[in-house]
Amino acid sequence: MSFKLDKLTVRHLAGSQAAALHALDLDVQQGEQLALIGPSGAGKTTLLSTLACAHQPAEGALSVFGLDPWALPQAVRHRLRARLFLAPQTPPLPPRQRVVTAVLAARLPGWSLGRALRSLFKPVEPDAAFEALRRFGLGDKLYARVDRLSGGERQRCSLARLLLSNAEAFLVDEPISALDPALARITLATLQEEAAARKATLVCSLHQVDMARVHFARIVGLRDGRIVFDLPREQVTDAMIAALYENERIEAYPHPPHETPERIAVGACF
Ligand SMILES: Nc1ncnc2c1ncn2[C@@H]1O[C@H](COP(=O)(O)OP(=O)(O)OP(=O)(O)O)[C@@H](O)[C@H]1O
Repeated sequence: MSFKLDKLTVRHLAGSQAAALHALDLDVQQGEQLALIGPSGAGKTTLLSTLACAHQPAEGALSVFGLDPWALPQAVRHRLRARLFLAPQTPPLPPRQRVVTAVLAARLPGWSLGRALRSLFKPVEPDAAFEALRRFGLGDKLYARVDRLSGGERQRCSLARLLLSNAEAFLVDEPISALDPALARITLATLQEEAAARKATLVCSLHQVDMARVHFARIVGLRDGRIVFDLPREQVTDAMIAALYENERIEAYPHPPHETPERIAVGACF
């Protein structure tokens, strides 16, 4: 079993302290691949970062590879995290770095300090970085600077890191949000092939519901921090999807809640 959640509630420290996830129950077997879908703010990112042990739950039980991450000493939890790869929606890549160096950073946990320092000056495994980038259609960017990549290229650069990691579970947040349809298909296929080849678990949040239903056998629908359904794709109906996204609309606030129209009228921002 990769992940077991039992009545798991998660709150963000900043903001309203309202629960972002409410009493979730979820089992994910090792090697399983599932898509997380749901409207903006549903809690997909929070769930992924909780599974990655980046976010401590407020209540309930979390088991990752059979261990309770938050009952472990920090160093052991750190080793547990190294078995997980979280690919965030906006990857935090060092801007002035070359792509090859950024991708090879995935190897750092397995390298000695000397090898890591050497690689900063002359990348030690450029062929491995090239191969990972090539699988995401980025072979020509090996020596490009990270801050000269487009949004979609940065996303794929971050996923190329995933290929070089030794992770046993991939937690991927909206990996195709900046990609055209053809690249989106290649990207999902590459992630799924890699997960299947190393029997790694893949949990992937997606806004593209159609892609989720085509590519993933299990679909988990989240809304307002709760699991609305967790079903094999054949059992997910269009009506369920419509209900999941129902009433998604922009709230019509006439002015910020802390400002009166009178104050705004006299230029309150000064
Ligand atoms: N750092 C934070 N501090 C306070 N509240 C947060 C924080 N991050 C997220 N939230 C809140 O937690 C809830 C869930 O947000 P989350 O980012 O997990 O949703 P999501 O489904 O990933 O949304 P999206 O599809 O827009 O990325 C939202 O109400 C959001 O406002």
